[in-house]
Amino acid sequence: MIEGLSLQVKVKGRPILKDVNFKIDDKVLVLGPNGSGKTTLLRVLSGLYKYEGSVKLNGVELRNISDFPSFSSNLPEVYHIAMKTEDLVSILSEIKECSEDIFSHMMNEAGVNPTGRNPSSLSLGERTVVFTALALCSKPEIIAIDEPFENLDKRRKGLMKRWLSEYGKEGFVVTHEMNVLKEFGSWKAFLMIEGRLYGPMVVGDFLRSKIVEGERDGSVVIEIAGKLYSLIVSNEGQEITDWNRLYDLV
Ligand SMILES: Nc1ncnc2c1ncn2[C@@H]1O[C@H](COP(=O)(O)OP(=O)(O)OP(=O)(O)O)[C@@H](O)[C@H]1O
Repeated sequence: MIEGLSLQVKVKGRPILKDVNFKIDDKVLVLGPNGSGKTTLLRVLSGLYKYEGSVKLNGVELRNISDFPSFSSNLPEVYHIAMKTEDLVSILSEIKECSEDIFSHMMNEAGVNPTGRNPSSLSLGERTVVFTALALCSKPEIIAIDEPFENLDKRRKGLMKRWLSEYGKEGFVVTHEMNVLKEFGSWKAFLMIEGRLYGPMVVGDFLRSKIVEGERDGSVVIEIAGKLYSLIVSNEGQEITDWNRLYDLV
């Protein structure tokens, strides 16, 4: 169980997450435009940012946890503990039971050979594959995965979808890629907009939704630039085809 209550984060004095609340016990997507705070939420869960309010992993306040081996993230900043990928796998196999066999099987499936390479020296798509496999090779219970489809071709996007379905019992998967959403129709998604988290709503319902002005009963109501909008299943309103065009729609 992952719970956030009145979670607030300031970076260099600027509020980035504002009164964020959630309670999840399965895997959910986090969607939203650039700069809305999605990665910040994952950084908080990874213990990289201080926060106000509360975040609990399995009932224990995150700021009181020094080691949580069943949590994994693919954020690159978590993997500055070694230069070469095989050394990272070896360290992870000691500290959180990453299986070297699972990692090399994942590399074979993805057709990526990172041996002898620092993940940061890989191509952008290879890097996405390697950091996400590093996060998942320990079969974590809780995952915090950032943009796992970024720079991947169609085959590897399909493979990534399978990995994300197979690994991790609960957690957040951040993506801004609308074209993969139909593959996650039965998952739930939160929306992050201007540092506020909305939802969750079922991805399939979200894909059928349009955005209209004002507050509508029974819908997810979001605030954009100080005005309220609702997500409703309807013929009226604007279809959201690209999160980064949200501000063009309203
Ligand atoms: N270390 C930092 N210093 C200054 N500003 C920061 C820092 N980290 C994050 N921010 C700011 O916080 C806001 C939220 O950033 P975040 O990376 O969480 O957004 P995001 O929703 O993941 O965006 P994207 O989809 O573009 O990755 C942005 O305006 C970003 O510039």
